[in-house]
Amino acid sequence: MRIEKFVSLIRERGFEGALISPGANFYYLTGLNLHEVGERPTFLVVNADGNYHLLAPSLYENAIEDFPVTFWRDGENPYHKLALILGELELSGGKLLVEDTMRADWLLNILRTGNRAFEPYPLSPVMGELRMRKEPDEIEAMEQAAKVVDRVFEEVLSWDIPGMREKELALKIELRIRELSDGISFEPIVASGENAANPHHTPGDRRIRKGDIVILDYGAKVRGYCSDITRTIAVGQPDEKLVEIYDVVKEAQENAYRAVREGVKAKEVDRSARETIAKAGYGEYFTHRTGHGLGLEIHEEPYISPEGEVTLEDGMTFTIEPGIYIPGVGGVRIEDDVLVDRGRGKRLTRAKGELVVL
Ligand SMILES: CSCC[C@H](N)C(=O)N1CCC[C@H]1C(=O)O
Repeated sequence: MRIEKFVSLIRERGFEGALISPGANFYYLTGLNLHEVGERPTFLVVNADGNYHLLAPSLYENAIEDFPVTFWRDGENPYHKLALILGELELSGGKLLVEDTMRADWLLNILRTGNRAFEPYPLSPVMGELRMRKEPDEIEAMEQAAKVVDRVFEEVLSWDIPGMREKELALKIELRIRELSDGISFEPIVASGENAANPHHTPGDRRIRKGDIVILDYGAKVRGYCSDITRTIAVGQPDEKLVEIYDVVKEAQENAYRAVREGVKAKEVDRSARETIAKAGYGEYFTHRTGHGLGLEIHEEPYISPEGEVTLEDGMTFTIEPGIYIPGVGGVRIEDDVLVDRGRGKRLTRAKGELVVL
């Protein structure tokens, strides 16, 4: 079904076919979740006539059913087999969409094995168009993933956090997510004290102590679909400045959420958060985009950034996560997952957004 939609789109855009390696696009089109193919070349080949074929390592012989497939064994040259498949699907030349994240050695081997005649184009713009409008079963999985992170936040508030190392708290969060869902959508961020000034801080040995502000950013996966939440909490009464910053970020997040409407461009939502923060005098400390699309990948279209030209539609899902980061002091970020539903934004994550002081 999804392959058929994809085929119509590639035909409409004037491409002869596509060459897709494992990842979110591969899973979206095939429903096959091939665990850790690693360095073993694996490809889905699709042509504009609607024919498709898989080339996979023989390790997956018992995992792939009801799908046209050729297997190759360790020791064989998969690229010769791929050349035959490309020939059969009449894809030895012309404009071919190629998975953006395909390993460079795979692509070089394909081009070297007699397939120099095709012109490669990035797959992501075409797939992005399909994937950013979620179907009901995808939304349902995302709702479940959002419920998991809400629940984990509730539980975190009951843990004995003062004295814990950032990486201990991150591990506890990760374990709980794994217990409640199919896995984590990315490695949790726990950033305490002045480390909270780094939006992508790697949790380290710092012990969380009284007076700290702590950014918690984590996500769960359900049937491949991600959630992503950030809450900033305080351990003991934080500095007045941080409380002021918290209120500004909260207002920016709320304003951006209210700006979500069908027909509005993603950049308008970004502008709403950005202007709120700039008016409060913290514009230079909001150093990233307001949000990103969310689905099979943690970052995908539509990006909620100053350049976001995508016009929002029902079924689109993305984060709204403004932040203020002050070097040497700390930072605040508040993030929710949002669905465009019946023309308006609907929060999928619903954990308490007010500042919690433990
Ligand atoms: C994939 S790790 C980061 C997850 C986080 N929720 C996130 O997406 N961001 C944190 C800072 C901004 C934003 C980002 O665009 O990276």
